Amino acid sequence: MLNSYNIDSGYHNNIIPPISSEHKSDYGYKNKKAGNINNDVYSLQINPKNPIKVSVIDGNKRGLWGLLKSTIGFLILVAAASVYLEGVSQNVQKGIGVSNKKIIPVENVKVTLADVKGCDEVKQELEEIIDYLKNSDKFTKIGAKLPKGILLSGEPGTGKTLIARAIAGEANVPFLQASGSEFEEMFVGVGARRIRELFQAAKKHAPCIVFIDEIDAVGSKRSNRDNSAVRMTLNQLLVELDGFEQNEGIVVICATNFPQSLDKALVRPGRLDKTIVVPLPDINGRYEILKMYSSKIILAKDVDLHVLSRRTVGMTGADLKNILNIAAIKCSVEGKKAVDMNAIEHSFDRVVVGLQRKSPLNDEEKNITAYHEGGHTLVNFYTNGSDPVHKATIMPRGMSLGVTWKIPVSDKYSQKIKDVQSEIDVLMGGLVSEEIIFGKNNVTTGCSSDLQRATSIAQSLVMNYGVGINEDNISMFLQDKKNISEDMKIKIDKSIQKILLDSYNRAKKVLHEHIDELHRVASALVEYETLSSDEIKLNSFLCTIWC
Ligand SMILES: Nc1ncnc2c1ncn2[C@@H]1O[C@H](COP(=O)(O)OP(=O)(O)OP(=O)(O)O)[C@@H](O)[C@H]1O
Ligand SMILES: [Zn+2]
Repeated sequence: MLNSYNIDSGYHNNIIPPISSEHKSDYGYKNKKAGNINNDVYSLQINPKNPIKVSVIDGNKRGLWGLLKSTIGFLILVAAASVYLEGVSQNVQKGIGVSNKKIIPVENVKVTLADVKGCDEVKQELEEIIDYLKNSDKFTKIGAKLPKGILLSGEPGTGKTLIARAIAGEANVPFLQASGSEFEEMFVGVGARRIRELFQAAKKHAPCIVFIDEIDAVGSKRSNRDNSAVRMTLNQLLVELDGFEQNEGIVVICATNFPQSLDKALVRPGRLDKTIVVPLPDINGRYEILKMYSSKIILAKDVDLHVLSRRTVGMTGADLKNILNIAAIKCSVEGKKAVDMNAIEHSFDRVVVGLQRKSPLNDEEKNITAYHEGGHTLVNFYTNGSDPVHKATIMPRGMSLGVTWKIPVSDKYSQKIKDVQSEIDVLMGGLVSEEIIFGKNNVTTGCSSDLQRATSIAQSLVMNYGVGINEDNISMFLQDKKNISEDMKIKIDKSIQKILLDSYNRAKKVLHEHIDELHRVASALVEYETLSSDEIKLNSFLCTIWC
């Protein structure tokens, strides 16, 4: 998936600004800095700022009682000061700001992979790591080296922390948790010291999992350049990652919502050498998540989780848990005996308003997106020279509504002109499909980024590779490209238009010829949201032959 690229890189859904952390907390998301994992966390933190309150004595009311009160007050003050000073002195002995790491001993890591729903591919990828932590001998005997570190990347609330913890639960090893933001310190050296302490503790508890959430806080390219304290912290982290052998039984798991911002040094082999993308759950995943969390509440008979999972495209596990929780709170307040669909509708609306960025697609949008992506997919399928489709989805990702992922068959150093033209055909597939199914006037603005890309490829074909060159316009190659005459621009435009129109017509021909398959692929996309390459084949040409 990492090597794949998408056709619909900018299928814009303009209404969706990025999620803000305020919104998250409004709707009951975890507050990471509050360390909400559970009550059985052993915190090594020593807090010097004990909030001890001392009452102020009113000077006008002094008497014996006043004297007694002031003496008690004084004694409390002395006690408070000594507790404070002791904290400070312990801190000074250990170095300013002892790490906030939390060590969850084996017996308290109660989560297993069975508690993580809706990301089976991720779970499969983790199996060998778990096996390694359980039986490291088996691997070290034959000299196999497993990844030292794993980077979990994905949107907030997709369950990265939960997964990391579940790995510890499965392997039955302790879990050391820290957050990248704890290492961001004003004082040079403090963050680095905390990293050192974290790894010292890890060595003591090995085999174990070290989990660093929000790794971008220390590992991003930008902060690395700008801030010497952060740079030191990152360097220390690199030193620590280099400083233990793969067979010491420590697996470092880092999580981020911004994988692209990470410093390359951190993700190179021997450090965080495996990246796992934690995706948004698909319809089946959402159903599983809803089923698991609703088993802990009393549901009224009118609640249909299948309907709810269909309506929640693009939501994370945390969102779904939240919907049920808000509904349960509402019903408790109203004195109801069970959580009914009405309360769920209400909480769904609240969560959607909070999300803004990714309001789930309604049925009409789903259908249009499915035909759009289906169009790309089928044209790709029947067009020689284009890379095979890896998967197609109508689940919103970032700014795009749907995506068709393609994997280049091999690294391409040179491409045939014919193959580049096929790319344009595939880009046209989305638009053409919408036109055929919904009519020319109902094509959505989502096609504009496809057309932009198609145009820029066509432009490059003409200007750089001489496609469409004839006696009429050959002289453009003799002109300074930055200073092309108006007359020549018109001729170039004509060549570009011809390339685009030819592609459009080829895409149209393919989709008309395979219209039944288009319907099948689109309805499969509506139903399953994501189709793998095999499922696409099954829904297209195999069905034509066998069904
Ligand atoms: N796939 C899932 N299966 C079950 N529960 C989930 C899943 N995804 C999220 N949750 C629930 O949502 C909560 C929050 O998820 P978690 O903190 O693991 O997400 P995250 O990806 O680490 O988010 P962030 O990037 O904000 O740290 C989890 O504790 C869990 O209760
Ligand atoms: Zn498209």
